[in-house]
Amino acid sequence: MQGASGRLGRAISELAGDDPALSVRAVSRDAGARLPAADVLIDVSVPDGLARSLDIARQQKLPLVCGTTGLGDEQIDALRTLASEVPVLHARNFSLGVAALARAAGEVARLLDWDVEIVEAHHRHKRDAPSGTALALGERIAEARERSPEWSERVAAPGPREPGSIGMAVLRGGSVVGDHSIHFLGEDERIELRHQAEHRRLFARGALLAARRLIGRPAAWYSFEEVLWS
Ligand SMILES: NC(=O)C1=CN([C@@H]2O[C@H](COP(=O)(O)OP(=O)(O)OC[C@H]3O[C@@H](n4cnc5c(N)ncnc54)[C@H](OP(=O)(O)O)[C@@H]3O)[C@@H](O)[C@H]2O)C=CC1
Ligand SMILES: O=C(O)C1=N[C@H](C(=O)O)C[C@H](O)C1
Repeated sequence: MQGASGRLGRAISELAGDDPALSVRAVSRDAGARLPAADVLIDVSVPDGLARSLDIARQQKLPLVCGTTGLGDEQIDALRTLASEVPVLHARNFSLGVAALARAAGEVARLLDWDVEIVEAHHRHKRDAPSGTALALGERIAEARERSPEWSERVAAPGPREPGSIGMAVLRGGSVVGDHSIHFLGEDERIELRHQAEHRRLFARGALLAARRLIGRPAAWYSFEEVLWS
């Protein structure tokens, strides 16, 4: 695993420690691109760590589960390129609840052309904003409406609402594990879909599930939903 010393990495190691069939080895930052024998590589680090994970997965022909957020377009392209050689799964959220929320949000967005605003809150240490999950939910809504994603930063954008844009608002502070609310705002009525992560081990559970289910699959690009429900 790359990012083993981080908050999520530690939660994954702790959970894996309860299962005698699993052993987690940390990729050291000084170890170059070699990893002790493994069945799958998990990356929960920072965008700068991705290149090393790509090298390791490519050289050792390992399935790659990437949970790191804040990746740039070129990094996503590089992950997609790797998927022609090994199985690759990039999940910006390993929660089963968020996976279900994304489906529900797509369905509401298809049925109702209402304004959409997404509000997310995370702990004070989080580096990227908006969260990967908020962006993924926004993409799902845009896709359901057959539009390109177009965000606006509600907090810093006074004046009338830009029609069709999806507002993103970000809160940072305390120890919030992860909170996402999607507001669908119509005439005289509104819907709020909300997910609250209560403990980081829920992401660890999802990451280990994804890792287990990726082993033995053919090289391809996989979504978290796909390995969960198809
Ligand atoms: N998909 C999901 O469900 C979830 C995804 N995440 C994402 O996972 C990532 C990690 O989150 P979190 O654990 O909170 O973050 P932390 O800051 O706690 O951990 C970051 C990890 O990355 C390592 N790291 C830092 N710089 C580099 C580098 N240049 N190369 C390689 N490794 C590096 C750190 O090592 P060191 O200790 O040596 O600095 C540490 O192990 C984030 O992108 C976050 O958004 C988080 C929760 C859920
Ligand atoms: O950094 C975090 O903590 C989290 N990051 C992910 C994101 O950016 O969406 C998932 C989760 O919300 C926690």
